[in-house]
Amino acid sequence: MTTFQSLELSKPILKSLDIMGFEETTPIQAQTIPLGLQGKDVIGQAQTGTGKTAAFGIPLLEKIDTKKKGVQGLAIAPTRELAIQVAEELNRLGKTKGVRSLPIYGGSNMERQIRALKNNHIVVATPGRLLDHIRRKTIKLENVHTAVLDEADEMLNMGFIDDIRDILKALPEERQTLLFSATMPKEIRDIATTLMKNPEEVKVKAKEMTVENIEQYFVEIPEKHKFDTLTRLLDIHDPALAIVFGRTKRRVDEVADGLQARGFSAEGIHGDLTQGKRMSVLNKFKRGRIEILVATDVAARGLDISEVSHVYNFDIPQDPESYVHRIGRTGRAGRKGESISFVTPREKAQLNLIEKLTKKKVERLKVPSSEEAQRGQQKVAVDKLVETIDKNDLKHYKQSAHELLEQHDSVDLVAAALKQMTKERSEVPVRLSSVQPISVKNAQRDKGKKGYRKGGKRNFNSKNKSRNRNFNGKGKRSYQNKRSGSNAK
Ligand SMILES: Nc1ncnc2c1ncn2[C@@H]1O[C@H](COP(=O)(O)OP(=O)(O)OP(=O)(O)O)[C@@H](O)[C@H]1O
Ligand SMILES: [Mg+2]
Repeated sequence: MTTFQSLELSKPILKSLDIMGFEETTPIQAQTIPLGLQGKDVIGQAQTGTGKTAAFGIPLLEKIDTKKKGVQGLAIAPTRELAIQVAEELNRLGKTKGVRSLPIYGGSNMERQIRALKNNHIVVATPGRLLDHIRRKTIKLENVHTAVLDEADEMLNMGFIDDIRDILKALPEERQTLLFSATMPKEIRDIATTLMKNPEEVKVKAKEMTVENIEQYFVEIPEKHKFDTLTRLLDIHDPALAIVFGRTKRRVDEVADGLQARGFSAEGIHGDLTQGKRMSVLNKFKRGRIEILVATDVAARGLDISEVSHVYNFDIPQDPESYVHRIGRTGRAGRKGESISFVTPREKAQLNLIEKLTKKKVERLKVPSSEEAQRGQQKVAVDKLVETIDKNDLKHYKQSAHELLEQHDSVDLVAAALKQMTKERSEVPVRLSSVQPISVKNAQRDKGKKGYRKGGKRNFNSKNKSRNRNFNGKGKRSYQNKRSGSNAK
């Protein structure tokens, strides 16, 4: 166990860590913070949800001189929501020291960003908007001594590499560069090293690439049964919060509409929505006002929403790295999570590729019948009923209960209460547009053509007011904290 005290951090940073409730370092933090503090270039790879943000954030913040004005540190993230989330974490970590971090991203007011730039020490940006500022000369980067690429492999894939090169060219030669991600394909690592000076590579040794606390399952089903299977699984799992990943924007819209039609609290998020809409959907999800977020890969990377208990791959992802990031939206900071991937018979080879990358066998789950789904719903009601008895707050109901028992059979009464509490799911038929199955051959052909993903600039996270809900309200956040309840199958 390594404490933050033993890393020779400054008093204000230690104070912020204490306020945030961080007690011990995570392994990637223990291994990379000292290197970062020595000014070394670092490539850091560690599983999802293991605190990479603070691993690069702490050295970055330590190097900021708050007496100087202007931008001294730069972090780049692939999506808008992630840029916002990283800036928030940096603002929390840097609060006591007085370091201010500003997210800048497309879709928000350029003029306002330009004014705000003057009063911030660190900028967290998406590549496109940052390049806009560089080209219009509305950002001064000559005093930037530290650059971070969060989700480095994503940023260096074919879709972003030229932008990143252009951005790095606008920075002083003499700088420290930090690259972090949960995945780092060799081809990308080779590109990365050309942008860095003798980087130290830190790969947190783990048997598997995905975290152990995510139970990983797949169901094998024909395309046409996917939607009904999803709703059954949702009824059985009763997730606290769930993310359902779909392959395309249209697919996401259709699945979100279908879930709403069947009475689920769901909304979709993808790159075609306005920035305002994206933020509002994500914020509603974080506050638990919607329970199911249906998303494209725009939500696959970096997002940290602790209550996400289940991830469903409604469509198996095209590349295995994406699988690692998608399922990593659950099981964060030591909590438990579950992932369920839908695999059509022709997509089995794709699942094998994923298992090869992650070095982990994905367990088969039986496709649940509608009776099992109904029993699942009833179990949710039973659990609620038992929980209510445990709370021992029934004084005002007992008189009515006695009266009812005089007139009715006790089993009938309990059954009626359960029926009332069970969400009887409407069986509105939902038909989705057809899609091509993913085949390994297609996936590899696309990879050859366009790099790791279908090019495309994607953007995505914001204030997580509910993030401490699982920390006993005390604020001390032990990294090993396990989530409790709400995770039952
Ligand atoms: N030392 C720590 N102790 C307790 N909680 C921590 C610690 N470090 C980070 N956390 C919390 O763990 C969660 C996950 O951290 P973070 O988002 O940095 O993970 P990550 O490794 O970047 O994951 P991803 O690969 O998905 O981006 C956050 O809520 C963060 O505040
Ligand atoms: Mg991260």
